[in-house]
Amino acid sequence: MKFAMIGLGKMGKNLVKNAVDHDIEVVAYDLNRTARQEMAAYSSKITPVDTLEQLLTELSVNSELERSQRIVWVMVPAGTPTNSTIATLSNMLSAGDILIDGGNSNYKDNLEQNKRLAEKGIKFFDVGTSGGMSGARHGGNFMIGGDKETWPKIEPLFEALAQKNGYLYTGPLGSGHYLKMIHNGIEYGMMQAIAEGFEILEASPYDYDYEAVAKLWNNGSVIRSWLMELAEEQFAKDPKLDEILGQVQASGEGKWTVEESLDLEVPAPIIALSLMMRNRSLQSDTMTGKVVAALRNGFGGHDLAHK
Ligand SMILES: O=C(CO)[C@H](O)[C@H](O)COP(=O)(O)O
Repeated sequence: MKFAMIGLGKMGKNLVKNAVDHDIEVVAYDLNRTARQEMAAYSSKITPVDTLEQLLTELSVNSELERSQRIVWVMVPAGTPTNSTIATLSNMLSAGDILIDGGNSNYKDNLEQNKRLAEKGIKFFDVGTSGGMSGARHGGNFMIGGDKETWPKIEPLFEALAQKNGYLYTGPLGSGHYLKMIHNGIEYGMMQAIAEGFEILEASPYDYDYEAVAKLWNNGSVIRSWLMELAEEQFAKDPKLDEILGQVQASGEGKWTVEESLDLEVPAPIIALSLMMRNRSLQSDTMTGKVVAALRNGFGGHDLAHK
């Protein structure tokens, strides 16, 4: 199997390495030359290319797939970079080609983009990707929306890249990123709850060792989780998180989840308040903010602000 990856950043490069470890050939493109070179050095199964034109040509070489079934995965930052890449590709791909948006796009953008892509017969999949960089490298988690008839053609790719039971065909286009949006809303709420617990501990009359507490909770407790493991790691590095500011940016997905809950008139107070607490964190430094910042940094995003 062979596919092209556009975007060799934190997620893209790890997905590429994961793919070649599963004997999948990858044509790799990034605007950054060093990123392309790093990929070329990793494996002979990776063909780095300098342009999108070259990418499409290479994809057709020695591929067991017909030219009309090229698979192109876009893994660049959500928003303008993804949207403009998809707009460019919509003029370059042909009927039958498969285009995957694996970033954190708004599902509404994908529905809009699909109008043009579907007209041209390009099969578009919106894929929510979770599990952070370690998941991308060693077994990720994928929520996949798109054309049901085309899905079996790309299922082997996701079977290879995902951890066991770590991928799901979720339905028509839009359903992948919709599900990821809700996943990320839940993620906001879970991180906030963990952080608030530590803030109460910090104000308590007891002098807890937070690394030890997180470790304890990771061993058999109801709240054991990857997020709690990240808390344990972060407290191991900085026992009271004194070295960082409790400021947490947001990429938009929490906001979209809250907007969706408002549109559907479904109460989602925890997620809504978690989003607002992130906004508040940018205004003042708190223990809660420090914990969420440390946790969020632990799975690959938003650089820590240091004092
Ligand atoms: O998809 C993710 C993990 O599941 C990303 O971390 C996503 O960016 C989360 O949003 P934010 O950056 O606002 O925390």
